[in-house]
Amino acid sequence: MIRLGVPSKGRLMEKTFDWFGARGLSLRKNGNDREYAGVVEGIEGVELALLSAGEIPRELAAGRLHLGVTGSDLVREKVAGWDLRLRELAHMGFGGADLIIAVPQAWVDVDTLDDLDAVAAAFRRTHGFRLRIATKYHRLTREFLREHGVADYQLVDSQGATEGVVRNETAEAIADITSTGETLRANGLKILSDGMIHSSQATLFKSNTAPWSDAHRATLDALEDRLGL
Ligand SMILES: Nc1ncnc2c1ncn2[C@@H]1O[C@H](COP(=O)(O)OP(=O)(O)OP(=O)(O)O)[C@@H](O)[C@H]1O
Ligand SMILES: O=P(O)(O)OC[C@H]1O[C@H](OP(=O)(O)OP(=O)(O)O)[C@H](O)[C@@H]1O
Repeated sequence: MIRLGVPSKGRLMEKTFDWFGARGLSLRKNGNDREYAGVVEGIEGVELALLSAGEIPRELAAGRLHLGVTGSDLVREKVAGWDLRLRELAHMGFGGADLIIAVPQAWVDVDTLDDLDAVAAAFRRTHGFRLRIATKYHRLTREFLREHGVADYQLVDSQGATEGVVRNETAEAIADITSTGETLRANGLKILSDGMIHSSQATLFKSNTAPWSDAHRATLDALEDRLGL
């Protein structure tokens, strides 16, 4: 059997079910709503695992899933060198969100990463510690800032309600997901004009490290046919 992992709850789960449904494959949970196993109808040889969207990248990289649906941001964040271990089979056109760098609206002279870099250097001289950027996306934020020459900062971990940290004075800036921008506005934050780290959407991934027998490959060919890939 090919193991297909999909998000176990919320919008991502429902839209994933709809996406496969529109292509003639019916995904559903087994038994009651609390059970995290499921079935795929419309094709032989595919079994369904319902997992947290945040766990699917690691399961794919470890080869415990052959295929998986999750946000492209989560794969890039959680799997070092993801593109060696996984391959994108389809961008699914939902679950869109942008990972961005935002600073206080009150910083009227700060619009770009260069401005942030200048502020960061001044901040360190004034305060004796580095400007703090709060995020749960440590890998992506570090890589992005390194590529853009911003060095004088420290990351602080924030696993939720990240937009609140500036008001609460536990960080000066954030790197977080936004879709409508409402949460940023409500918390007095603005996106840097060149502060887009990654534009994410739900994506169907294939694991290169999972065991791909001839039978698995034949099933994958049939599945790709059905999905129009
Ligand atoms: N408005 C949004 N807010 C947060 N994430 C969003 C939004 N829109 C799309 N996403 C995407 O949804 C995915 C995160 O989904 P979800 O929060 O269900 O995952 P999770 O981290 O596994 O959650 P949990 O830890 O609560 O199980 C990410 O890929 C993210 O980019
Ligand atoms: O741009 P917007 O439409 O306002 O959406 C963005 C917000 O939604 C997400 O939070 P979520 O409630 O999913 O949980 P989180 O705080 O755990 O990330 C995200 O982290 C932002 O806080």
